[in-house]
Amino acid sequence: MAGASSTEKNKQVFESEEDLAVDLAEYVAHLSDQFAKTRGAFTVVLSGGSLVKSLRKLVEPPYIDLVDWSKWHVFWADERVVPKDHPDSNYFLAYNGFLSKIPIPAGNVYAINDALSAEGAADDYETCLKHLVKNRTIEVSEINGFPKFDLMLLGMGPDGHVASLFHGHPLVKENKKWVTFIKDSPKPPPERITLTFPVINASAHIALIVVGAGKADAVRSTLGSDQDTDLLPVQMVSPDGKLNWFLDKGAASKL
Ligand SMILES: O=C1O[C@H](COP(=O)(O)O)[C@@H](O)[C@H](O)[C@H]1O
Repeated sequence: MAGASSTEKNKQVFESEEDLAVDLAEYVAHLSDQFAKTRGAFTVVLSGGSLVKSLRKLVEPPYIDLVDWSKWHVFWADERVVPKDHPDSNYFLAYNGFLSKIPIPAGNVYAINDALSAEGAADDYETCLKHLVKNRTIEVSEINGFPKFDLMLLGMGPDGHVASLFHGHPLVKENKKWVTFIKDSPKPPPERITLTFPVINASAHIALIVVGAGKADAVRSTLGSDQDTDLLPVQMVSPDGKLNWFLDKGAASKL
């Protein structure tokens, strides 16, 4: 129950996914404007799955013309260890549904290296993030030194997983690495890399976008009044910055 009231304030329930997508575009565009003006860059972390579809209003007028895309730097919360043109690739999904439709400089899109093993790709991505922290493209948390992204757009699976952090898996407890890998993901494909919870929770803003009645149980476990002590990964999302929930009626149907 602790923290329920502050979460309550940041939870929006929309009649439809269409309404959610409209509001999400306004929210992202507003933050983009704010960060572009205050620090000349906007670091955005994408997830895979259904999230990308919910970003579709951003690539339509008025936002396509209003957003300063040159300030965007795009990252992934997680990626599957498959070639970039594979249907399971989160990059592939984001490219087709979003990135190919915006005038973002190609060098500002930080995809995972698909030529490497899971271990190698995780190390390589962490090295990339360290370089970008050093040159101040990515901010750093004053609290713990982890990279502090301006906005992290997280989806959630019906089982309550976020990024590639799954319930009961030891990776949810990783507290040193920035990026790690999994070779036994319960959801296929089995090999993935993922940001860790300290990085997720260092974010300045997190939006959790959850659509569909199939996710209502995990939403209830997180936002409902009878909280369990065996936390789902989504319940471990607790940023130093602001957390905003975007739910459709189905996802909120058990609250
Ligand atoms: O496997 C993954 O699943 C989650 C949730 O996907 P969704 O299709 O149920 O929204 C996603 O956020 C993550 O990035 C992805 O790799």
